[in-house]
Amino acid sequence: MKIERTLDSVCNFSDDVISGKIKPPSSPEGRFTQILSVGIGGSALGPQFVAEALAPDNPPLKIRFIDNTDPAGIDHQIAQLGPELASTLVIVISKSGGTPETRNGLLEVQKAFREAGLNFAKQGVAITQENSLLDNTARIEGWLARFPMYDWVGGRTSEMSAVGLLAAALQGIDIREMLAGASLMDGANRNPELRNNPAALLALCWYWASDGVGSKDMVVLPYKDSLLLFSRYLQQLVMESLGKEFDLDGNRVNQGLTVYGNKGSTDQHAYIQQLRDGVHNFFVTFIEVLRDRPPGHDWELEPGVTCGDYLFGMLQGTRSALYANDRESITVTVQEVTPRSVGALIALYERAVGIYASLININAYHQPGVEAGKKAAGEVLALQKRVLAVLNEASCKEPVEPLTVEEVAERCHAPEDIEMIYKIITHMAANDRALIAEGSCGSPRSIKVFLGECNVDALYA
Ligand SMILES: O=P(O)(O)OC[C@H]1O[C@H](O)[C@H](O)[C@@H](O)[C@@H]1O
Repeated sequence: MKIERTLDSVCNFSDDVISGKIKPPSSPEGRFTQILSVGIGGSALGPQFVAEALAPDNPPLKIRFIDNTDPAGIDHQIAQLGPELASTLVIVISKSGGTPETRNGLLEVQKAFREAGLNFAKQGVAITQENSLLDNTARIEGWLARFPMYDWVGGRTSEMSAVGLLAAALQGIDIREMLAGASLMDGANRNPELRNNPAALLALCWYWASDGVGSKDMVVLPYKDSLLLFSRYLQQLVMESLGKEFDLDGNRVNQGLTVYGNKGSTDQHAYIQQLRDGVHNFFVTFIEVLRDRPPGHDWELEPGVTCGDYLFGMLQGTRSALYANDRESITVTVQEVTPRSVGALIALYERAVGIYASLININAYHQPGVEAGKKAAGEVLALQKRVLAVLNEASCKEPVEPLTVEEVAERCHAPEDIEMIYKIITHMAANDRALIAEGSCGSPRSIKVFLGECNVDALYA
């Protein structure tokens, strides 16, 4: 029920946006023309892959992404939108609703809206779990729409939820076809007979190729430009799911499967030399697409040979050349790149990951390692606040007292963190938030640092 209701509301909302029934308040165009999707990890990779794979040449709304807390990257996206910010639908996606990168992206975009004199709430959409920080913010600020994400849907398997479907529908992609493809694949993967169960076969191939311990890397090579981001999408799906320290019985296993790749035949002119002749630490997955281009557009650029025949020849040739040198490969063949086949591909790999995880007895659906990195990042920012307080105190003296890195570390009572303190100081200096009085950032012992301005309020905070 909930799923159907969400799907209907995604379809109705996107129909209304595309038809102009729902419109931005102050755009001369009178309708939304752009999507700015703010999210990271599972809240970005699926929508990015699907946009690249399936968006038509002239979509009703074009899409851009903010998937990082890189200020220059964010500025670039906003600058590229230019005056079209007024007709941009901002979709903020976060299952937890509290991911710092996504929150920062939102705050930066809201600032850009304020500076352009636009009302963000009338152009903002949230996709998140009910009652998350993001959900509450969107509700209190009265955003244009909110769509739910359910607890039982993991971020990296959320492409077929509102997370992936809303942006896809707004780009004019037939999302019911994507779901139909996923559903067909789901049906096929319920077959208890192994040889007729595609996901089980795929998982067994991975097991066989990597000795069940990830001893070989998975190189994913779609021979189709529109599938370029499939390997990046799979990188999260596979590595975040399977890269685990402990198995389900608590044994230390350090499992995983490394995924990389871009596309063929492009990569044949890059690293495939090593795959053919170098260290044998991988297996390849070719994604073969039979239909070269839409009907009626083909022509022979040499007698009897089309451009697509070359692509076909490159795939088959590479496959044979690798095989001749004992390099294993899997080939996944689809008829053409359509919403249905892309839905099926996503469902295939989601299920293969689940089956492989049970073969190696690990939990595919948590990510404790990511949490460790986030915690450490929080500690760095807390240390930075202490560094700032120490520098401020010294910079408020008359005369100003420039400090060495060692002195800062001592006054922070963190001599063991001296390397991190040096990193913090160089970062602040590069961004004009600290001034180097003496020495150069390249040689840590030489520098003496102070703040350009004394913040008297902070002294007594
Ligand atoms: O959707 P969110 O809650 O913002 O999470 C975004 C991403 O960040 C986390 O750190 C996880 O490692 C990912 O699996 C997740 O997709």
